Amino acid sequence: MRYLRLRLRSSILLSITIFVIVFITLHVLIWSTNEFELLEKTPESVPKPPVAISFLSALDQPNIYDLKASQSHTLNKHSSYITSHRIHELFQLVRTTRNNQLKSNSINSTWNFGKFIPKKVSPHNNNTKTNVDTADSVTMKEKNHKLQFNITTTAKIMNEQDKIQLRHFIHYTLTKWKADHENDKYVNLADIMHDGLAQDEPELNTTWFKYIKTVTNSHVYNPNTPEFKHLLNHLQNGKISEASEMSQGTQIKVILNLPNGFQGLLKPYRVPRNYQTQPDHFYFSDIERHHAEIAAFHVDKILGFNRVPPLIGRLLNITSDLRDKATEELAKTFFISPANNTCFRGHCSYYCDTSHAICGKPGDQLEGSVQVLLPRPPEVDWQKISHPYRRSYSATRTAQWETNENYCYEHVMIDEDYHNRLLLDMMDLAAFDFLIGNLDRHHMMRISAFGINTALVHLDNGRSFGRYDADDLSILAPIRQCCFFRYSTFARLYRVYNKGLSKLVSDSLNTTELLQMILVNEHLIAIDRRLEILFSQIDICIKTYTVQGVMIDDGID
Ligand SMILES: Nc1ncnc2c1ncn2[C@@H]1O[C@H](COP(=O)(O)OP(=O)(O)OP(=O)(O)O)[C@@H](O)[C@H]1O
Ligand SMILES: [Mn+2]
Repeated sequence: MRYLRLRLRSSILLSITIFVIVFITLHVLIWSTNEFELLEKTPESVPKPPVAISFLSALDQPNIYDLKASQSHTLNKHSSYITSHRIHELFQLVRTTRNNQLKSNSINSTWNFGKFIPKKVSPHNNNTKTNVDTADSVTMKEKNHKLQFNITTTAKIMNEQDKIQLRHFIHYTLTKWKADHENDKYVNLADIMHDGLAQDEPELNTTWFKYIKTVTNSHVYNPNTPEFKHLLNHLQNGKISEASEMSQGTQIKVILNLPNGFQGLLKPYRVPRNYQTQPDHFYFSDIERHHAEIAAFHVDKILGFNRVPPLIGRLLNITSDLRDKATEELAKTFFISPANNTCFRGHCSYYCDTSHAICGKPGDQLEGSVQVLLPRPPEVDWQKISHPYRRSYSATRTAQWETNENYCYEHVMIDEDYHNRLLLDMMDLAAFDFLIGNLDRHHMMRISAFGINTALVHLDNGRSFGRYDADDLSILAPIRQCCFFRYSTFARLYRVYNKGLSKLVSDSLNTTELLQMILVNEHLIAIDRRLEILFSQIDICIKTYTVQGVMIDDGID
């Protein structure tokens, strides 16, 4: 009996022990999984990128319903690259030194700039690296015969002392440029074209004439004028009388003839808003995005550059707006797809085949960006400048600037073409391109009919906003290697930073853009993040060369 009681007691004890062990194990297990989940949810953890859409499946997305293709993932807050305290401090530093620029007497009188002008080896002529754009189709191949600089000899003789002198020389030369040009009057396009226009339209008070009166050597529109609003309204609602293909460029673009002499450049919908550049696709085979053109216009406007020709998103009817109005050449490329949609493929070197056709979906509806087409040659001359920091456009070659940190000294600062506003215009463009993630800036365009004191026109942003989960620091190479920046641009960036860049951009899109959700949230987060990175790059330059050594007031606002 006693034995039995003992066995009973010990088995109860054993079951209690087993129960306790099982309970503890289970508890530990559950607790640790919770911990994992908690960890995943903490803001500090590495954010998971939203589900990206592959190129091929992107083509299958119904176009105007593509917003639904965007899953509502939100990237967690990133860790900061520069503190906001430091950005405010930088602004104070920059502001207090604005009127205290480097004096030209910092240049050593025995130092000779001429020794750095390399021997120019040109097999053809004495053309500069710039050329006047013609209406010919331009391919990815270098069209102009860019002069070859014999940089190996230059690189050998450019020592640290020379670099310091060269920096002083740039300050001197831009200060002189400012003095020579600060009283320049703004020139507008209507005045330049006046005689030609008067022949065609004796009555010059047309809406087109009024708009091109607002296109000046400093900007391509004035956002505070009724002409700007009229222009957007025209692009949005103007009845299309003809649709023809634009021969320039490598991807499909359709010129739309609109009322009152306006022409619009249509880039049609191709991929959903959250389609990301495929990891194995180079920038030069990336497809153009109409929403990137639209978003880039808004970012440029918010930054106060006003250098992107105005454009809007428009919902077209592929049959009545395009096929019925198409020129014979374009009309030939229309067909009805197996799904009974109207499609066309156009003629161009990238994505103009039946498997990449542009289709009305659903029904006849097609989204696109429509940009005002500014007057071109032969009416108005443009200058197409090969970008010194252009990429190689090759899967196997790298560009010189990618491997030579002295590239700016050896190729840009010694080049007389950059001893004017172009140098800082190029820095503005690098800042803009970095924010919008544009790797495709192979050329810089400006209206040469305005003369030398003319801003770049920020054309062709269709390959921007390709990634939101990564920032390509190489776009900042001109700023990183040259370490020059325009005072007025810095001040505007700071103002925008204080108000919140993404907020300003999304407000601007929401108030003037009919197409919805042009930038998905992830892209908005990315532009704020990039603005901080841009400030941190400027901060590094300032720490290396001082505020006066980096910031230049060339008189351009
Ligand atoms: N809004 C505009 N006003 C005047 N000219 C324009 C405009 N947009 C484009 N162009 C002209 O058409 C050319 C081609 O346009 P764009 O660069 O947008 O096309 P693309 O297919 O991206 O070209 P590329 O493949 O060469 O980069 C420009 O270089 C410019 O000469
Ligand atoms: Mn392009």
